[in-house]
Amino acid sequence: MLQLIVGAAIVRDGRVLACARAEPPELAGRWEFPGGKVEPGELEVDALLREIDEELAVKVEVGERVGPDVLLPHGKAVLRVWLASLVEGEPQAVEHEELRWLAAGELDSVDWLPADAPIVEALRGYLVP
Ligand SMILES: Nc1nc2c([nH]c(=O)n2[C@H]2C[C@H](O)[C@@H](COP(=O)(O)OP(=O)(O)OP(=O)(O)O)O2)c(=O)[nH]1
Repeated sequence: MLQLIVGAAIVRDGRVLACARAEPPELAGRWEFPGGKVEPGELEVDALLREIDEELAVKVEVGERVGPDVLLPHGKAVLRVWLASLVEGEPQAVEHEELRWLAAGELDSVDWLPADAPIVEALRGYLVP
């Protein structure tokens, strides 16, 4: 069975929130969309809201899907990302090394996890230049 990893592309004022992983060591410093694994019996969007609360201490409203489902390099999980907007709180790096708000022209300034590339491309049109 494929594990589903859900992520949120949180956009505010035309910039997306990118998060640098703090762990594990082999992924530390690589950038991602906040989110994580859907637990057994959990609905996808519920998992996303839970992970966002745990990782950033904020509440978001989940919008449309962005980008394709991406099979992770090890072939055992799929990454699925939604657009989201903040409804409560200011994101805190509870579990991440660093947070940054990126405009379209800044997307390439961080080292995204490889699986994120097609999703990052699909996001460009939603962001300010
Ligand atoms: N959250 C997130 N994970 C990503 C992205 N791109 C990507 O390849 N991944 C990978 C990294 C990890 O191998 C996996 C997510 O696992 P995770 O460790 O964040 O999941 P989790 O929060 O549920 O953590 P755990 O319970 O396993 O500790 O997906 C992304 O944009 N966001």
